[in-house]
Parts: sequence; C-alpha cells; structure tokens
Amino acid sequence: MFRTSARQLARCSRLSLRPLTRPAYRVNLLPQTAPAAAALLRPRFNSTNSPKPEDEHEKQAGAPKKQDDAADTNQAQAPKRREPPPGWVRLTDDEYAQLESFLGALPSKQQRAELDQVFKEVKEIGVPQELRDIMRARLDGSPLSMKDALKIPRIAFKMAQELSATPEQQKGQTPNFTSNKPGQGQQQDPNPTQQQQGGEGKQQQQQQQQQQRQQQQQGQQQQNKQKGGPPPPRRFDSSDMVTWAISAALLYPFYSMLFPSETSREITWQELRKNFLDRGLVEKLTVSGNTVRVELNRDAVRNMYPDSQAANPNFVYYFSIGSIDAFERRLDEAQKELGIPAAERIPVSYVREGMATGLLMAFGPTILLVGLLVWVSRKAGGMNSGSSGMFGFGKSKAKMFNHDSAVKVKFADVAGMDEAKTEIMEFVSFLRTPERFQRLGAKIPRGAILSGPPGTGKTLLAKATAGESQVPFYSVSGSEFVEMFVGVGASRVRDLFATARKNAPCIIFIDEIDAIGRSRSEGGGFRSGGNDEREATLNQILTEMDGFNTSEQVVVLAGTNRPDVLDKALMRPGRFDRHIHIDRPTMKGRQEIFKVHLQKILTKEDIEYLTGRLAALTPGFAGADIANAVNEAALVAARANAPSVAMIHFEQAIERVIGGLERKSLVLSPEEKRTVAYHEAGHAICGWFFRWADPLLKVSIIPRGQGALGYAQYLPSGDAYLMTTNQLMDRMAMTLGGRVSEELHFPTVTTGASDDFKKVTRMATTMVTQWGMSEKLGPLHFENDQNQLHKPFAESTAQAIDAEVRRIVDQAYKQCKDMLLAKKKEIGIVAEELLRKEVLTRDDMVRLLGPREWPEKEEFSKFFDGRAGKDAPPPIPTENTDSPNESQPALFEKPEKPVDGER
Ligand SMILES: Nc1ncnc2c1ncn2[C@@H]1O[C@H](COP(=O)(O)OP(=O)(O)OP(=O)(O)O)[C@@H](O)[C@H]1O
Repeated sequence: MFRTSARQLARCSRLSLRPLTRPAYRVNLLPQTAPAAAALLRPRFNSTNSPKPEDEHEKQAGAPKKQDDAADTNQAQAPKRREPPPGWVRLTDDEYAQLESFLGALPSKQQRAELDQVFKEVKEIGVPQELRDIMRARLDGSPLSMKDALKIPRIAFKMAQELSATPEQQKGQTPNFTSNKPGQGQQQDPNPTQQQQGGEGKQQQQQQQQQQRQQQQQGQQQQNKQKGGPPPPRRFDSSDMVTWAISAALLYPFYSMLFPSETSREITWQELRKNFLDRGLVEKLTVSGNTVRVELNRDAVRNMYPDSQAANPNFVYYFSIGSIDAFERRLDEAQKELGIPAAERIPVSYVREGMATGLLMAFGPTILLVGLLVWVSRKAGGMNSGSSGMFGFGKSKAKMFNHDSAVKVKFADVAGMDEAKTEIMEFVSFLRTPERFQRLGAKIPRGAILSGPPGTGKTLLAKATAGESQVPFYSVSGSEFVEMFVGVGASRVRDLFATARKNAPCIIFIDEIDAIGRSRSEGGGFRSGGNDEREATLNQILTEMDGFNTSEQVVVLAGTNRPDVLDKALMRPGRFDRHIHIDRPTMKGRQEIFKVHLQKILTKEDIEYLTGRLAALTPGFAGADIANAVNEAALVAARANAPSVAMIHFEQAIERVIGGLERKSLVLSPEEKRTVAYHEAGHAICGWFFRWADPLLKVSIIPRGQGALGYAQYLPSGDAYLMTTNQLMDRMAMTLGGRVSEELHFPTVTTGASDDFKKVTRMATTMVTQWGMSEKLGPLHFENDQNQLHKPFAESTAQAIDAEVRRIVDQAYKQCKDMLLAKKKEIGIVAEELLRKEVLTRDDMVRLLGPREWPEKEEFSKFFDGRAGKDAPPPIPTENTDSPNESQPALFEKPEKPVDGER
C-alpha cells in the first residue's frame, strides 16, 4: 500500500515537474498544470474496477464511516465518499455549477476533462469554509475585498495539499502537513480505540500511541533497508511540486470566478446575424460611440454552443458601426426579416462617451507637458532648498538655522581670537538687550565684515554669535546670489532681507561676500549685454542695508578672504561698519584651538604639554588645519589599533598635513637615495651650525606628497613678526645647503635644488626691493607688478636690482660653502645615518653631532629639549619671507618652506 502510493507520487511529481520546467509551458500555466494535477488524482477517481486504495485501507483500519451532512443530497448517493476535513464544507449544487461553468472557458477538451477530475474531488471533500464564504459574498453581488483576494492563493494551496495528500496522510497515519497545530494529527486519526478513549489520560495515551507508531515506522524503515526493499513513502512538504501544480490549477478557476476578466472578440455584422441574431441568442445591444456590444442569453448559448467561449459569462462580442442611423436601419431590417414582433424587438441602449474622456483626449497632451514642466522645475527647485521651483528663482537660498536646532556653537567653542570675540560680543548684547543701547541714543552697528585667511574661523565666529544671542541665523554664500539671469541676484537679496525682517531679531551671514561685493570700479564680473548682474546685486545689498531703521534688530555679518577687493561703499559706516580681521592664530591661540579639538578625541597625554608641543610644531596653521590635524591623528591611531591617541600619532598626522602622504610605492635607485641623503644632510648641517637658522626638527629621505623625495623640517621662528638680515642670510645659506653638499660629494649635481633656488631668489629680491636691505639701492620700495607692462623704475635700477640680488645670493652661497667645507665629515656622518634610518630626529642629531652650540628659543626648548630656556634670549621677531608682496606682516607660512627635494 505504501509502495503503491510512493510510486504514484513519484510519477506524479515527475509529471508535475516536467511541465513547469519546459519553457513552452510557462506561457500558460493552467493547461500545463491541470494535466499534472489530474495525473495525480486520476488513480483515485479512475479506479472504479479495482478496489480503491482508501477503501482497502479503511477496511484494514476498520475506520467507522461518519454520517454525512444531511443537507448534502449527493452524499447519500455516494456512501464511500470522503469526509470533508475539519473546517471544510461541501459546495451546494448551485455553487458547484458556478465553478464548473469555468470549464467551458478552457480552450481544449483535454484540459477541461482533466480539470474536471480536480473538481470532482472538490465536490467530494468540499472547500475550506472561508472560500465558500468568499464565493457566496461574491455571488450575492458584493465586491471582493483586497483582504479576501489575498486569501485565495493560500486557500488554493491548502486545497491542493489536501487533494494531493496520500490516503494515509488523509487518515493521519503520517503527520498531516496541512496543519502545524499540535494534536491535529491525533484528531484525524481514525483509530477506534483512540476515538473511544476519553477522560484525563486521553492526551497521554495519544502521545504514547503516537510514539509507538513512530517507533513501528522506524522499525519498518530499518527492515526495508536491511531487506533492500523500497524506502517508505516520502512525507509531503509544502515545497512538493505536486502540491504546487494542483494549487496552480485550482487558482485559475477561483480567480476567474472572483475576478471576472473581460475577454472580448470583434465580430462582423454577418457573423452576428448568422450565429446569434438568427438563432435568437441576442438579449441586448449597447451602442457606445462606434462600437456595439452584444449581450447574449448565456444559458441558451451554453446549450447551443457548449464548447464555445461564448458560453463563458465574461466573454464579450462587439462589432463596429459606421453610423448609428445605418446600424438602426440594418437592425430594423434584420428583425423584420426574422419576423420579430415590434414588442419583442432586441432592446438597444446608448451609452454616451464620458465628457471627461473627450476632454482628456483633447487636452491630455498639453496637460501632460505642463505637468512635466512643473515637475521638472519643482525638482530643480527642491535641489536648491528654499526656492520654489521654476517660479522661485528670485527666492533666497539662505539656510535658516534655529538656535534650538542647529546653532549650538558658543563662544567657548571658538578659541584663540579674543579681540575678534570682544568686537562681536557687542552685536550679541545688542540683539539680547537693545534697550541698553537705544536708551542712550546709540546707533547699533549694522554689520561686520570678518576677514582673514581661509579656515581661521570666520564662519564659526558668526555661528557662535547666533548661538550666543539665541536668535535665528540665516547663512548664505555670496555665490548663491549669482545666477545666469539678470535681476535674480537682486531679487534674492530682497527676499533674504524681507525674510530676515519678518524674523527679527536675527543674524544674516553672507559668506564669501567678495563674490558679489567686489569693487564696482574693477572690471570683469558677470557682464552681459551691458548689464552687470553682480553690480545690481551689490546695489541691492547696499540699499537693503541702508533701508534698515535703527530699531530693526537684523545684524549682517559677512565673511571674506579678500577684504582688499571689496567695494568701498560696502565698508562705509552705516553698512558693514565693523571690520574684524581674524589672522592665523598665534602660539597661544593654536594651543587653545588644540584644546578645543582635543576634547573630542581620546588621549592620555598631558594636555598642557601636548597642546604646547603641538602648537609649537604647527606655526602658520589656521583653525581648520588644526582641526584637520587632530582628526588625522585620531585616524592614524585608529589605523594602528592604538587604545588612545598618543604624541607619535599627532606628530605623524602633522607631518602628513605638512608634507603630504608618504609615497612608499616610489622606489629610488641606490644612487638617487644617496644623493637625496647628502642633499638633506647639507641642509641639516647648515641648520645645525648657523647661529640664526631655524631649529631643526626632523630630516627624512622618505618621499612624500608631490615630487618631494626628501625633506628637512625646521621649526620656523614661531610667531615673531620681524626678521633680521642675519636671519635672512642664514636662512638663505641653509636653503642652498642641499646643492652645495651635492657639489662637494658628487662629481655632478642634480635638478633637486630648483625649489631652493626659487626661494633664495625670492628672498634676496624682497630684501633688495622692499625691505631696503641693499646699501646700493637704499631704502626704496620698488613695486614690480607682474600685470603692468612697464616697470615703475628705470632700466638702470632694474639692472642694479639684478646685480644686488645676485650679490646677496652669491654671499649666501659662499657662506654655505665655507660652512659645509668645514663640516664635510659631519655631512658624511649624518648622510650615512640617514641612509640607514631614513628619518633623523633632533635627538639623533644631538647624538651624532653633540648639542647645538646656540641657545634655542624658549618655546622650543620647553617642548623639544626638556631644557627650560632660562638662558635663552627673548624671541627674535621675524617676517614672512615667502610672501614678500603681502602688505601685512604675516606669520611664517606652514613649514613647507624648508621642505625641499624636488628632483
Ligand atoms: N578659532 C577656532 N576655534 C576652534 N575651531 C576653529 C577655529 N577656527 C577654525 N576652527 C575650525 O575650523 C573649521 C573651519 O572654520 P570656518 O569655516 O569658520 O573657517 P572660515 O574662516 O569661515 O573659512 P573660509 O574663509 O574658507 O570660509 C571650523 O569648523 C572649526 O572646526
């Protein structure tokens, strides 16, 4: 018995699998799955001559037959019919007929016959109660809800599982896969002894029997294995192909019934007459535009054409007409010919095409186009937050930060610019307590221009002002006013100020104001056809700032790196009356900025010492550079899996920020490496022995950044603002040390010193033309503007300048050569050690050459020597030699100056 079932099952599984895997079958699931499903069921229904396996089993098991449902009349005629499983009900004749009517819609007879087999099984065991409820609701005319529609595949699958179950499974001899509920298998078990059991011990006994059965089955399996017999039947699971095939077959008719899909076919007038009209099958005609829909008497059609699609209640025929008059005439004639009395003529109804449809057809494309345009402009507008699409060009793009949300910056977060903070503090007190100023008749400054090199904290200071005064903060960049269209910038300015006035008190911050605020006398800009968009925008700003009355609490702050190019009208009192210059931070400022940023990272170093040393290492760094270096250090530490960020990580990070990435992939030949080592050793020896040279920090021959094959890092003269001739001469001599060393140690020289020459020439030229350090030319300032055609001095002066520059450089060269000739042995020591170690620190230099003869500056010895600079002279002020054209005295540029090695 088990063997028969297993073979059937295996065969059916193969059958069902085949159609699903053949590509041609994928086109239409039903015609292929139905045979598979029918093949599964066939042995049970077609076995009228042979004893049914179920009957056999039932006889053996001695299972009692339950009484059928009295309402079911079919039951009486089929005494051996299976019981509906729990929760299932049989369909009434009407419902069954309804289901069967879909067989007629199938195109092939074979398919109909096969699905018919499945339906017979459905007739016997019924359908799940929930499906019957859905069907009834549908037949009553209520629409199918989405919830019910979604249930159908699950119900069909459940039915398929039941229909594909072996008789043993149906009788509960193997656990029933249709339910996961514990004990369900026992409920269905027809064992009479079990049925008679009752009382408290019933459940226990059931469990024991279940275990016994399982043991028996396992024993049987064991025996079969030993005898080499066939394996016991496989248990169905939900992934069985048979189940899937049957559920697919069932799904179709149920879906067709519940979602009537309207299939249709066009026919000719002649076909209509011949097939339907002449035979009296037409019930009604509906005219809609040029189409006439034929409604047939389905019962009559089913009797007359049982195999035709026309029997399907959802199938529709229609035909086209030229004009309604002609159609009516023709129909009239046909009915006259057929002798249909006037009272029984076929009713014709007319459906007017919706006005909406007509309108849609007429204006659809236009609406679509306009919609598309609006959508595109919305999208474009959305990208530039704030402006409202195509028509929002004139809207300001300023981002508004509310003190509750975004502006959390306070003055405490802005380190090292005490004067600037004091200046701007006045705006804060004005915004907080305006009465204090108004009472005395004081006019409140309208705005302030924050100028300074990039990254010095201008935006940060403006944000802190907003954060402290607890007012809204509108931030906009000057470039956002600039648009291709004339007038847009001005209208954006108007919009920005109007919004600000509405939300007063508030702060407007215009970053990079030089984008719009350039002096109008300067040429260039956005000139197009005589209109100057930039000028119009600037004028609008000037007007708006004039337009404030003194009581309006709107403060305008602007940030720029180029205050020198701004229009004078912007800077006059009454507009941006305050000019706050924020320079790169001093040593103390850097220390404070480091403190602010070190709070965010984990370090166990002594903060005082750490910040002091880092500040000393980073002259010329702006706040943004410091923030970057601290973050870089944390990244370096994370890469090394360090538990906290240590001094070494900070130093590596600073080196990386200054010199660029190490280029480990760049492999130099031994000769090249040797040349680089002697070149760098030349710089290092000069720096070590010249009295006024900058103290050396590190020499390296590891290639870094772009083109630097090696570098010597010095600590430039810190925050001093003046430089002496001695310092300049020593620095120039030190800069030439690389080339001179090459000359002394190799038969030929290399291209590596080109950057050194550039620096030296620039320094010497500045000494002669701007700093009055040439006795021959005297205390004159010679402006040499590269953009001007003529030099503002005589040709003889130009020659004199050239001669003086040459003299100074020659002098530096001689100074350097004398020194290196005297220290040739030391160069060799340092270069060879460099070749071995690649990096030499100051400590290595002390080890190799002994302590430096000259006292170091206090800040240097404090953080790098461990010696407090008691005997050190006061710091010597210096001036930036790298940017001789700068009008303001500046700090040293980042120590990229001493980095050399371009080869
Ligand atoms: N004084 C400072 N104290 C603390 N952090 C600072 C300071 N200055 C700059 N920073 C850091 O540098 C970052 C950049 O600063 P900010 O954007 O204010 O520079 P900026 O002067 O406006 O630059 P730009 O001129 O390029 O617009 C800040 O977010 C902050 O992390």
